[in-house]
Amino acid sequence: MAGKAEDRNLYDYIICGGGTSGCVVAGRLAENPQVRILVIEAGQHSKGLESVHMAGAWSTNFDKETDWNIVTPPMSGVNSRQVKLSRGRFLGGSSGCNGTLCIRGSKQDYDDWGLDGWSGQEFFECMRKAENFHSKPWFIANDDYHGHSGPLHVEPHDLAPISDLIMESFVSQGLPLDHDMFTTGETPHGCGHVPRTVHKGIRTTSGDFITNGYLRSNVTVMTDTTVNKILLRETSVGLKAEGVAVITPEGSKSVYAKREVIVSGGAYCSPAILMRSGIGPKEELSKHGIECKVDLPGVGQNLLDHMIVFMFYETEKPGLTNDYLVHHDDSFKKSYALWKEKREGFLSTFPFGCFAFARLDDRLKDEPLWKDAPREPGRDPMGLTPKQPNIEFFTTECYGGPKQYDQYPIDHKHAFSIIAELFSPRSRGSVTLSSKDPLENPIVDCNYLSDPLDLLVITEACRFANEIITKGAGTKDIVKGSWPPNLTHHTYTTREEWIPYVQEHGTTCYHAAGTCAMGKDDNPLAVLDNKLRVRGVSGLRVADCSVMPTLHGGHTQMPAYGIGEKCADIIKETWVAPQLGGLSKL
Ligand SMILES: Cc1cc2nc3c(=O)[nH]c(=O)nc-3n(C[C@H](O)[C@H](O)[C@H](O)COP(=O)(O)OP(=O)(O)OC[C@H]3O[C@@H](n4cnc5c(N)ncnc54)[C@H](O)[C@@H]3O)c2cc1C
Repeated sequence: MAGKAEDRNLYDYIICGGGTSGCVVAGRLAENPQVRILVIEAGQHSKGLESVHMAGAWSTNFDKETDWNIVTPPMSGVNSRQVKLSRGRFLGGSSGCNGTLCIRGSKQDYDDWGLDGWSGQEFFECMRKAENFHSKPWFIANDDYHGHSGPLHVEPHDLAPISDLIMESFVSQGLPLDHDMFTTGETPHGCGHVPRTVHKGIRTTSGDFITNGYLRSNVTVMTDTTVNKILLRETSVGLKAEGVAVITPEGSKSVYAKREVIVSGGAYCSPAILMRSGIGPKEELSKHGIECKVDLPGVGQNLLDHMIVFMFYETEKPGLTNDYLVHHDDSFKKSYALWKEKREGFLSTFPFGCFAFARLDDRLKDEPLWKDAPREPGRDPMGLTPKQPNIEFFTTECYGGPKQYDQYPIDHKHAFSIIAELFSPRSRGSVTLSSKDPLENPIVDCNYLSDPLDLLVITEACRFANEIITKGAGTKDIVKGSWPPNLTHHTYTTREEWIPYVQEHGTTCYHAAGTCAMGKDDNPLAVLDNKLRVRGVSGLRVADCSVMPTLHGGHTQMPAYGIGEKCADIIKETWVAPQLGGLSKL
């Protein structure tokens, strides 16, 4: 253990990665003033990053030092394309560059994990705890589900006219309106409004759990510092995590933890940190000359993501989409000035519009692959009960998306999109090391669409989405055609027509999960137990989206917040009551 000279490098808890879950763990543990916490973040502090606070600037965080800049290898399921997998690399992590959507999934998603302490009922409480919800007069909130005392400010989004029309189309195509369904997770087939992590024109991030109103003297934040590996010591009762080897701008050093080390590097970087520390699949470690200390074959396996497919349409009717606020003439300059002056306007929020969940039972029932696929009683071939949606639709209120979408409708043209998202994917990818150099990114292979059922469901989702836009009551008369105009998807009628489109356009929803999964004792691929403890090592937990054994039917930021809350609660259970004077029980 650290000697006297290293006392200033000695903390109670060290958190590796100041991202979405990591900052929540830090902020909650720090509520006890006796605890000293160190947060180590590879990127910079986010307080001066306008691109983080101004939600509309999300994409300007990418392709530079504020992004991990991970790119997949060519993947056979998507025409051997490579996909860019951006992740926030600054304090707050991906919560500072995401689409701000709060879609929690359904309770059944978490019940399906089958892990003590993680039932849907319990986990929804964790997500609620993080939240401070601010409703709007027009929004019909289900107040039983919203929190009002967490650091995470959340509010509903005022729709652009195009979204009101798409909502009308959703309803006319059999998806009834339930305003707050993305908070309750109780409606698997319907449309509604998605609350956002934006308030008064400013994005809230997990960084807010340890900065601004929650800045505490017992939390030290070390930015621009990369975690190399966890320092493990052999003790009489087995391996124990005693500290962390880091690379700072001044050079390498070690920091030590009296109690625990928590790895929160996200689903790509947490398995890499474990593997560099000698925890992971033995064969994989030996390829890089890393001594295997704990042979855990599940580390980096089971990579899950939600694939999405954008479909853009052109409308000639002015004033429906928001392109005029960002793509026409000098409108971007004006929108920026408005945000700077009043924290209002296009850039004060994220240009996603309205949303829907759908079950596809009726649409798929005659497909041979669906009919003949094996299934558990009460479940469909994707493993879902009728209470869980197969897919989500979301929409954009102007043209835009990941950087491959660069056909901007300048010249006073207008475009919007509907996006299909596949839930409960069966394809699994992996994270492996490219080398043992901590400054090199891991190899992330999403392996999209390697399972034919995934292709079946997502292509049917696209067919349904296209019907909603081209036949739905609100939009059928305003669609000129596909955007850009050289595309013809607005004319597609069969599912088969969508197959090449999906293979060419399918991309990430940025929902990486599963690579350090929790699981029961008899699961050989379980990396963690239900208390987030790394198997075979004491004093070491993982807390971020990598711990999810399967993906929920939603978006991953609310679970990331919930996992942070849950981790802090679990750790607090190891303390004796503060009023009894201490922390000492472990
Ligand atoms: C572009 C984008 C859009 C998204 N949109 C949405 C959305 O609208 N709604 C939604 O619910 N979800 C969305 N997501 C997903 C969601 O934001 C993430 O799943 C979630 O924030 C991940 O949380 P995490 O704690 O697992 O990881 P992260 O928040 O990524 O945190 C990991 C942190 O660890 C740091 N780190 C990693 N390795 C090291 C190391 N070796 N040393 C030190 N630090 C390290 C990283 O820099 C980062 O700060 C989006 C994500 C992205 C990227």
